[in-house]
Amino acid sequence: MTFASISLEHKQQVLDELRQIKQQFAAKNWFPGTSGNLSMRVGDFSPEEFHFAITASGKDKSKSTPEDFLFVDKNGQAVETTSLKPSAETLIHCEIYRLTGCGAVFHVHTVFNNVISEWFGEQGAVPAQGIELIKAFNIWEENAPVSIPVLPNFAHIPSIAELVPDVLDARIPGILLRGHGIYAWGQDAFEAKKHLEAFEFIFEYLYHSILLKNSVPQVTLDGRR
Ligand SMILES: CSC[C@@H](O)[C@@H](O)C(=O)COP(=O)(O)O
Ligand SMILES: [Zn+2]
Repeated sequence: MTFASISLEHKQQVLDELRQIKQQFAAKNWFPGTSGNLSMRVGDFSPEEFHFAITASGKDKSKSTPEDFLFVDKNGQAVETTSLKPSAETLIHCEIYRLTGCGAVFHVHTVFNNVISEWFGEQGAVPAQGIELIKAFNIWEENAPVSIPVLPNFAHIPSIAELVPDVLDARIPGILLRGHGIYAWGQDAFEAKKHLEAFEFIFEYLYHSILLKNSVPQVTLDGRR
């Protein structure tokens, strides 16, 4: 499906939805210091050809302007004449779309996702179990263990994108970059937002739980320390 054959109405709907999500995430302070990027696919998907709208690079994402988004192709190249630059991390979005065929990819930097990615960075994955929000990933087994991949945060983005196929787990719609932030995705914006919120809940839970375990003396069943 060529970009030109996608209806203007559909493109406008996607931009409106992205703008709304951007405002909602900004209200949570999820774009500190211009960080973060959001994208949504337009038109049909095939690994050989797809297009998506993505945030322009370096903008204050808590503001809404007519120059917040542009459309790119599967290689992250702008498909319309524009002075806007796509997000510096567009290639990671490209790789996630190519491998999953998903409909939306959201990336945010939070203190919790940064601290947790660093804590588990060396082991390459964040283990989580026994947290109800794991069900937001459509994992319904009793007490299911999950493992959220963590990639190194190379300055050279293509080197990060190259590693995505090695760690992508079809059951887990997210990847952490160590000391950087999370990429979460879903079949549409609703699902990508649900997944992102679940990841952030899990990271906040783990942060507090690790802190508690390391600070409170363990009490035995008979009350002795
Ligand atoms: C200014 S800190 C954040 C950036 O280095 C980057 O990680 C980021 O998420 C935003 O980059 P952007 O090019 O605006 O999409
Ligand atoms: Zn980033």
